Amino acid sequence: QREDEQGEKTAPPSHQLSFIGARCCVQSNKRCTVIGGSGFLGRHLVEKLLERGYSVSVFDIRQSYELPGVTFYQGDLCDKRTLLPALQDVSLVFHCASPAPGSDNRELFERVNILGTRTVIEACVEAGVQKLVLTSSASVVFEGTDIKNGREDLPYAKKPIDYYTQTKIEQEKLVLAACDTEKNFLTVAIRPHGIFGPRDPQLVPILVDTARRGKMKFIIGDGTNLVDFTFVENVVHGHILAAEHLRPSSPICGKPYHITNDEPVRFWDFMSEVLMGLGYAAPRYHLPYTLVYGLALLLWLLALVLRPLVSFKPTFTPMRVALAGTHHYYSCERAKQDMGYKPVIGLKEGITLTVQSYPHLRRGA
Ligand SMILES: NC(=O)c1ccc[n+]([C@@H]2O[C@H](COP(=O)([O-])OP(=O)(O)OC[C@H]3O[C@@H](n4cnc5c(N)ncnc54)[C@H](O)[C@@H]3O)[C@@H](O)[C@H]2O)c1
Ligand SMILES: CC(C)CCC[C@@H](C)[C@H]1CC[C@H]2C3=C(CC[C@]12C)[C@@]1(C)CC[C@H](O)[C@@H](C(=O)O)[C@@H]1CC3
Repeated sequence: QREDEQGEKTAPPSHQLSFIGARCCVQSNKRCTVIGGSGFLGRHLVEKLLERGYSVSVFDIRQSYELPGVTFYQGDLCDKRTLLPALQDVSLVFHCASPAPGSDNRELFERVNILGTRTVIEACVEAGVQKLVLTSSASVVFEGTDIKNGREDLPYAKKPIDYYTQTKIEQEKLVLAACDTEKNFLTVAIRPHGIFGPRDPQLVPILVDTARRGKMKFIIGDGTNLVDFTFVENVVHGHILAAEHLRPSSPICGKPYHITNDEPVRFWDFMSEVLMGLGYAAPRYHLPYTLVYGLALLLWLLALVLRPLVSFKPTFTPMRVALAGTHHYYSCERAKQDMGYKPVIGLKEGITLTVQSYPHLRRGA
């Protein structure tokens, strides 16, 4: 392999041109694979990459859609043999696969987020991939207490609030530690927070489901806590900027970056706006935070003890209550400085686009 003017390895001339669907002449450094590309964020990322002239492959345990020009590889990322073919002749990999945060399955989180990420790194190195962009989470520093304008130098949570967070911390550490400029394997981690937008499978659907069951009448705490919610297109923008700034001399190598809408909003104002936009009533009655958190903890313990006999999933988990009743917003100054990040869609517009995209979740639909 040769090096281009940015110090990036380029594939031999026979690989420099490729015909993908109707597009042609895709440079080898614009060939990428999105691991987790069937998911909410992954699919938005795939669509934007195609728009920007990248040639895209998707590796995922499931195939949720078809798109002209996208090659799908189906498999478990923990299995290197199935993963390797999806990384051939690719210079850039985005890793945004993870089990759903709502699951309480410790074994699954450890296997996919920790062992699986180790496998992803090994496979990338083996296949000669030069850049790995990880989707981490701002929650890696969240312990259930207030974070106001948190910067990336906050320590990782010592007492992660759930298995999802615990394994996202280990995953991020693995990816950042693997950054090796000597070997020209460069890594970076993007830490989004509260992603929302069209096709989101959790935030809006869970909110609407809770409202339909008559449980969205209460505000947890005094309702003034500020939070970041990030429109999916801004998260995608942050990922692509990171990939395009990742070069051996760049300050972003081996570092984490918060990517948010940079518009902290009251948690309950955001929830109310989405609910009212879809025709539901906004929550009105206040409940003390400590009471609701205590109850959620009790329910979680009960669910754990009774698991062998009955299985039930409480709506108000300790994690959700903590997120609903505390401040958690983050500074994206570092992303602005190092890669010129600026949100492309404002919060208000993001909420409108999101609400419009869920006609089937409207009240009475
Ligand atoms: N949604 C949010 O608010 C949010 C916020 C911060 C960070 N993140 C991170 O963003 C990433 C994407 O999240 P999302 O909301 O799009 O989730 P998602 O569930 O929609 O997508 C995850 C994808 O990973 C795939 N996957 C899971 N296990 C796999 C395995 N073993 N092998 C291959 N593929 C597998 C799933 O099939 C799915 O398509 C995750 O890493 C998540 O931790 C999400
Ligand atoms: C039942 C109500 C009290 C709340 C209903 C809405 C919640 C389902 C969402 C509100 C904030 C969301 C959120 C996540 C999941 C869905 C909510 C709890 C994450 C935990 C998903 C995983 C991400 O990595 C977290 C992040 O750091 O961005 C999310 C934080 C916000």
